Amino acid sequence: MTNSTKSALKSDVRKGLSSPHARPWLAAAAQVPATFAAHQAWGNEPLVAMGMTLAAGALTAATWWAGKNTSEARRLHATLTTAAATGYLTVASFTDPLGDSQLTWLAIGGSALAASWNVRKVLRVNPDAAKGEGEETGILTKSLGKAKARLRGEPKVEPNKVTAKYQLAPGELTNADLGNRINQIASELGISPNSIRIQPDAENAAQGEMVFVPTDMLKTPTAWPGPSHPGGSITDPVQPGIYEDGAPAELWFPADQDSGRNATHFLTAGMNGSGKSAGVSIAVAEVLTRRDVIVWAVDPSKGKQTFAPFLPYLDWVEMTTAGGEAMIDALSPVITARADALGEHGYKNWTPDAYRQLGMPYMVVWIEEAAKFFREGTEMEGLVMEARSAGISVIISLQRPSATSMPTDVREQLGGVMCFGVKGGTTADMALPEDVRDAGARPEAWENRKPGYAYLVAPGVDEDRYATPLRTYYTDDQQIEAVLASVPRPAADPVTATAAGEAYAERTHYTDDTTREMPVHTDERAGQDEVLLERQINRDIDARLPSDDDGSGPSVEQLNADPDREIPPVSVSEVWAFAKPAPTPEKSPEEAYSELLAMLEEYRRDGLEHVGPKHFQPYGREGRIGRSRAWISARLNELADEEIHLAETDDAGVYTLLYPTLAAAS
Ligand SMILES: Nc1ncnc2c1ncn2[C@@H]1O[C@H](COP(=O)(O)OP(=O)(O)OP(=O)(O)O)[C@@H](O)[C@H]1O
Repeated sequence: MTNSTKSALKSDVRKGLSSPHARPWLAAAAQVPATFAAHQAWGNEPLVAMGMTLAAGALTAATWWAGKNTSEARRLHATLTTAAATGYLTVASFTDPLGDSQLTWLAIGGSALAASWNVRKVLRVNPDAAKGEGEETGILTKSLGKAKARLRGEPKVEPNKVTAKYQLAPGELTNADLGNRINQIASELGISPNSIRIQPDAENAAQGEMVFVPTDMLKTPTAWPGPSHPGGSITDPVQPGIYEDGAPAELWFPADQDSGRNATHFLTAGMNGSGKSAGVSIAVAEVLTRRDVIVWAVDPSKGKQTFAPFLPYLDWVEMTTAGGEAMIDALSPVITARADALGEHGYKNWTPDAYRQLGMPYMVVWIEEAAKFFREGTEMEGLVMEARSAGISVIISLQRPSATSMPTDVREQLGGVMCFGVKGGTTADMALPEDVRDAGARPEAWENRKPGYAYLVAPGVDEDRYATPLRTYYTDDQQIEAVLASVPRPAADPVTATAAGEAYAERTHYTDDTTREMPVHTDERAGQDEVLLERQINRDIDARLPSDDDGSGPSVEQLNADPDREIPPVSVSEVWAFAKPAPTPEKSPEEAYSELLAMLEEYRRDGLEHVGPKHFQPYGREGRIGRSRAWISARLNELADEEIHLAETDDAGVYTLLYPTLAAAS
C-alpha cells in the first residue's frame, strides 16, 4: 500500500467516523469499553449500582424535559434512546459486560436504535417528510434574515393560491416590516412581488396571513360583460373590472347610512398608457346606466378621444381648458344650491329618496388630465371639500399625484383611489396609503406594461382587497355606445340647472348621430369661444390681484395701464396659494437620499450601533427625508446590500451601522 493510498484511506475513515450518520453507531459501540471499565472499577459495589440506576432515571427524565420545545415524535425517540442506553450501561456494568447475552442485546438493540436515528436524519432532509417537524419555513427564515417568524398551522392550498398564517416575534417584528421584505421574498421564490400580499390581523400587529398567487390570472383581459345594474340606482355597486380570483371589483360613490359608508371622490392615478382613461370609462359607462345620476365631464387634453362614445349621454361636457374652468366655476353655486335644497327637505346626504322627492339626481364630475387645471391655478379645494354633502362625487384623473401636480388639500379629500401602473415607488407611495403599500401593493412593477391593472382603495371596499390586483374590463366605443343608447337618461333638476348659470345653459349639446355634434352655427361657435376666452382672461387677472392680506403683486390698475406690459413671473407660493398655506415641497429622490446619508453620519457621531426605519421618523413630507417609510426602508435595505454604510442583522428592519474603519475592513 503506497503512502498516498494510506493517507487517502485514513482520510476516508476520518470522514466516515465524523459523518453524522456514524455517530449513533459509535455511541452504541462505546458501550463495550464503558461497561467493561465500570465493571472493573465498581462491579462489586452495590451502592454505586444504586447510584447509577438513579442517575440513569434522572438522565431519562431530563431528556424528556429538555425535549419540550421539539416535536412529540423527536421527544419520545430521544427519551427512549436515553433510557435504553443508560439502562444497558447499568445492567452490563454490574453483571458481565462481555457476556454473550449482554453483547447480543447490545448488538441487536444498539443497532436498531442507531439505525432509527439514521432514518430520522435522512427523512429530515426530505422536504415532504420534514413537513410538520418544525414550524419555521425557509421562506420566512431566509427572507427575513433568520428573524423570528413562524407559520401558524398548515398553509391553505387552493388552485393558484396559498394562504399561510404567520406569527412574528412579539416586540421584534411587525406586519409592516414583513411588507417591506416582499421584494426579497418574491426574489427568493422566483415570482413577481405582485404575487405576494400581506393581510395583517387587525387585532394583532404580530400576526396575519401571507397570500401567494404565483400565476397571473389577469394576463388575459376580460371583456366587459355589460352593465351590472342597468336601470338601477347609483347606490348599487359600480363594477369596473375583476380581481385576480375572478370576483368583480366594486366601488360606490354616494354615502350609505345603513353601512356607515361615506360618499367619496376618487383619484385615478397612473402613468401614460397604464389604462386610466379606459378604466374610468368603464366606471362611467356603468354610472350612466343608472336611473338617478347625471355626469359632467371635462378632458382638456384628449377630449373626444376619451369621450366619443359618451358625448350624447353626458349632461355637460367640456373639452378645452377654458370650458373646464367654466364648469369648475359653475360647480361652486351648484354645490350651495343643491346642499340648501337637500337641507331644506331634511336630507343630510343625497339619497335615492331625495331623487324621488326632489327629482335631484346624484352627480359625478369626471375631470381627466386634472394636473393641467392645477398648473393653471384652478382652485378645487372648496369643490372637493363641500361637494359630497351636495350629492356630488368628483373623479380626478392624473398621472402623478405629487404635490407639484395637485394641492395636498385636494389630495386629502379624495377618499377613493384607483391606482394603475405608475413609474417608480415614490409615485406609488403618493398614490396609495402606507398600510396598503406595506400589505404588498406594488403598482410600480406594472408601469404601463400591464394596462388596466389597478388597486382599488375606497370606502365600502373590503380592506383585505386593497392590495389585491384587479384588471379593468376591456371594451370598445361601439359596445359603450350600444349600451348607453339602450338606457334612459335623467335630466338635471331645476335647482342644479339654474345654479349652474349661463355657462351651463350655453353648453354644447351632442346627439348620437354620426357627426356626434349638433350643428352649431359658425358665428355662434365663434361667439362661444370668445366668451370662454374672455372668462379665461378675467380669471387670469383675478389670480394676479393682490389678496386682502398680502398686498403683493400688481394692482388691476397697473395691469390696465399698459396692456403690452409683460406680466411678472408668478412665484411658486402664488401658484400654491389655495385655501391653506403652501405645503412643504416634496424632496427629490436625490435630495432625500443625501439627507438620509447625512442622518446616518449624525448617528455615527452619536455612536449608534444599530439603525432602522424608526430612526428616520417622522416620515413623509413633515420629516427631514421627506419620503414615506416604505421608501426609507427600501433605501436602507439597498445600503445594507452594498455593505458600505450598513450591514444586515438577523432582525429584519434592523441594520448595523458601519463606521468607516469597519466598512473598510469588511
Ligand atoms: N383592461 C385593459 N385590458 C387591456 N388593454 C387595456 C385595458 N385598459 C386599457 N388598455 C389599453 O391600454 C392602452 C392605454 O389605455 P389608456 O389610454 O386608457 O391609458 P391612460 O393611462 O389613460 O393613458 P394616457 O395617460 O396617455 O391618457 C390602450 O391601448 C388601451 O386599449
